[in-house]
Amino acid sequence: MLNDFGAVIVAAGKGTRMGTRESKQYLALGGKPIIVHTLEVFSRIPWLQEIVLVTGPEDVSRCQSWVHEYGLDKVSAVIPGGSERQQSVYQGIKQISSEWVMIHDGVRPFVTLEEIESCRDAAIREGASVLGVPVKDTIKQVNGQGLITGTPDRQSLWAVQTPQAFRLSDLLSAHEAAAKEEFTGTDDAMLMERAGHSVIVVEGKYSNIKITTPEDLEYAAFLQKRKGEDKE
Ligand SMILES: Nc1ccn([C@@H]2O[C@H](COP(=O)(O)OP(=O)(O)OP(=O)(O)O)[C@@H](O)[C@H]2O)c(=O)n1
Ligand SMILES: C[C@](O)(CO)[C@H](O)COP(=O)(O)O
Repeated sequence: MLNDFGAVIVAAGKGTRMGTRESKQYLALGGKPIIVHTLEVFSRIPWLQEIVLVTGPEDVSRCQSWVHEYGLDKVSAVIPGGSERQQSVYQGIKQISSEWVMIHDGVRPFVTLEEIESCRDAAIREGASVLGVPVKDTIKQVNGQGLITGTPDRQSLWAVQTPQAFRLSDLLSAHEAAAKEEFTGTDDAMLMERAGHSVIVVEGKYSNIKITTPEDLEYAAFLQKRKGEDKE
């Protein structure tokens, strides 16, 4: 099929910054694990062919149970990830058979269909895309002694999010090149940039938060409640 898309949802992290015993992607939000909320958004997309869920090796079985319990039929595989996000993504993309792939963090459950479709359209148009928002604060570069060494022009600074969308073959090559050079990046666009690809940023929403630290859970509860009220 022309321009067919798959998605890799990465959820193999340990959530060190959250500091909970249970990894943050499995914490309950409105009565369901956070990862289930994220999978539900992608499962409802009519044009999406397949979803690969990447989890911790010890969590594959309970995630498979949730896939059945919540009727997440588009999930084609639940597989174990690696010790770094980059390794988890690589394991996931090796399972994709679509021409295009979207990578999404399992802990960004508030992404909307509208944002996902903007990201998809921009990738088809430009070759590769990421969602992002302009930064609101003034950002400083600071050295090891706490001294400010620079103030980048805020006009050029964006906080990038997921999904990030790529042609599968380009992303596989970019990951393989990074692994060969022992380079680890914090997102997939970085690997594509290193491999010489242009990546376009599509303006998303500030509400597409990555649940990272305990205060994010309070905001997530607020966003979840608001989402429920919007449906009523
Ligand atoms: N080895 C890893 C590390 C991260 N992730 C996933 O990548 C996403 C973004 O990562 P982050 O928020 O940093 O999650 P953690 O690595 O779990 O958090 P921390 O850095 O605080 O330990 C999360 O959905 C996380 O589960 C992953 O699949 N495999
Ligand atoms: C991919 C990402 O969510 C974009 O904001 C982010 O870079 C993940 O980084 P983290 O270091 O794993 O939080």
